[in-house]
Amino acid sequence: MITTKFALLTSASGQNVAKKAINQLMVRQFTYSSTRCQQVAVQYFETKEEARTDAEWLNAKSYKEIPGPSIFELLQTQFPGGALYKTNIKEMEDYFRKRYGDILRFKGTLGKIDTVFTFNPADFETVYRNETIWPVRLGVDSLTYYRVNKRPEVFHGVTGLITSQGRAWGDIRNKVNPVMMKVQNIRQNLSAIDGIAQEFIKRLDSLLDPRTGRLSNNFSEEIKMWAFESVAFVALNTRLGLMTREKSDPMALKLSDSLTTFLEKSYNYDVAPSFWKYFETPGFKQLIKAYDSITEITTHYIEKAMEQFDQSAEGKSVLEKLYRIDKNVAVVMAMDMLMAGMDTTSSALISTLYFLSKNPEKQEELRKELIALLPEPNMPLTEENTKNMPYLRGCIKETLRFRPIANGNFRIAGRDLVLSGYRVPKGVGVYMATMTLSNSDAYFERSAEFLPERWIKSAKATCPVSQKHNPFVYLPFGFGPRTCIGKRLAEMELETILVRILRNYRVSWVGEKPLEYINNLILQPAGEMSFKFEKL
Ligand code: HEM
Repeated sequence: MITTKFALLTSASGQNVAKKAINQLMVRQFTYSSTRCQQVAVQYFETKEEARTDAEWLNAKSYKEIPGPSIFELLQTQFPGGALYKTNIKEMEDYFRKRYGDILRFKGTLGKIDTVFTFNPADFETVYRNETIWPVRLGVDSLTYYRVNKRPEVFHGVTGLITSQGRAWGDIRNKVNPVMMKVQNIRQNLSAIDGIAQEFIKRLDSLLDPRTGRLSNNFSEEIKMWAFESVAFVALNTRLGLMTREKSDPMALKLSDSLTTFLEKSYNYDVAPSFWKYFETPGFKQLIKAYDSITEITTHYIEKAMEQFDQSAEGKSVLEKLYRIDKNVAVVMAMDMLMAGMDTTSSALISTLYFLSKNPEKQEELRKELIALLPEPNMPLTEENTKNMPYLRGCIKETLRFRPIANGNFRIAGRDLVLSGYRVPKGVGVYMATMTLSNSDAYFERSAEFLPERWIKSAKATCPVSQKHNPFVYLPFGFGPRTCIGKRLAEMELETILVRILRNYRVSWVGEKPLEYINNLILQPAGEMSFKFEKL
């Protein structure tokens, strides 16, 4: 019965039914969303503060005055025939910014809280500076639901960094920080990560057509497998063998497929308005199936890895160190690393190669640095020789300015805030649209040009643009206590693979069209990968 209703909503002939359903939902929503933000505040922020009576708060315009679409307008744009049907976050940002300006409010729909979108970096600073010790970033409700409601026997109430909030999140993060944020713990994996990068080069050599320099396989799939192999080595203390695909474990391939399904489907259920909180749709069931397979396969690998743990008190690998601190945290963290660490790093790598291909003079400048670093291309990467790579780091930073992994970041206001002159009560969601600003001349001079020099202190005298920028406009790994836990690993992986690729090949872009992106939960390169590789 419920499934039939949903089918009607999505068919063209069901438009009237859809309108009726939207109206019914709106009545429900108005009552729901008015109390929901307060409930969220109570749920996540334990501290109670006095009501603000300062001049800034008293003089600000009221929350209700923030412009924005009605629930009806929002839902109408998202359903078949609507202006934003099957579009992405960036298109949604642009569409509503054009209509309502640099701050706008979305009333909570279909089980979501109110969210304010802001394009003002002064607001970003206010949000981050007031985020309390347990910043709340919602986003993957479906995963929380899965871990809490569907598989409590696996997760034992420890739902992981991506999904948990408040004190529960703080408890996990306190255990994971000393392991994952300590440079030494991550850098000890350098030679293994470099080994994977060298295997990737061998695989690339074997897949390239020497006449055309083109790849017979899907390049983004190859890069994904590199990223997966690298993050899995740290998360599971296991080599999955994906660089020699034909010999790799079928379970590993199934795991990577399930991770891709998670990223593809999660946008529909966790970002776009969806009915899953009222009934499980067939697509939602597929997402749950993907979560099941991620859970089963990761657990299998962890159990295998445990057999190899040595008896030393501290433990050697990241997994072992976490396991000795807290078994449940180690299990869920391994899953979170895989879920957050495959497509992010692979997307950043493809984007960096693309910008270096489109800017051959920058690529040559980088190669000079790499040749000085590794006079022979097969020399190993070490702690010592990877210390000084300013141009490479500038190229990665500049890529993440152009094409960060996400369009923006999200927090729930941890206190009553004044944003762009409006009162925003504690408990309201705030989305900070950073990518639009980091691609604007108002915040980065000559923003449409790929200029790694803007990040290199020693290039100050010769750098064509000012190196000063508002730090809140450029935050590719987030900010504060909730910042990306995989930052150090991602940087090491990216640096290593870029050294190996660019020390071995000259890379160019032979496509007529620029690199395309799909923009769902994260921003991912898509479509034809028109790279050409010439062996040096
Ligand atoms: C270029 C690669 C990457 C980028 C640009 C990136 C970016 C981000 C951003 C923007 C956030 C949100 C931070 C915030 O809310 O302030 C985040 C969170 C997170 N990232 Fe990454 N990430 C990358 C790679 C990785 C990798 C390799 C891992 C796995 C080890 C990882 C694991 C996580 C986790 C678990 C969180 C949630 C942290 C928490 O809520 O406490 N990320 N990442």
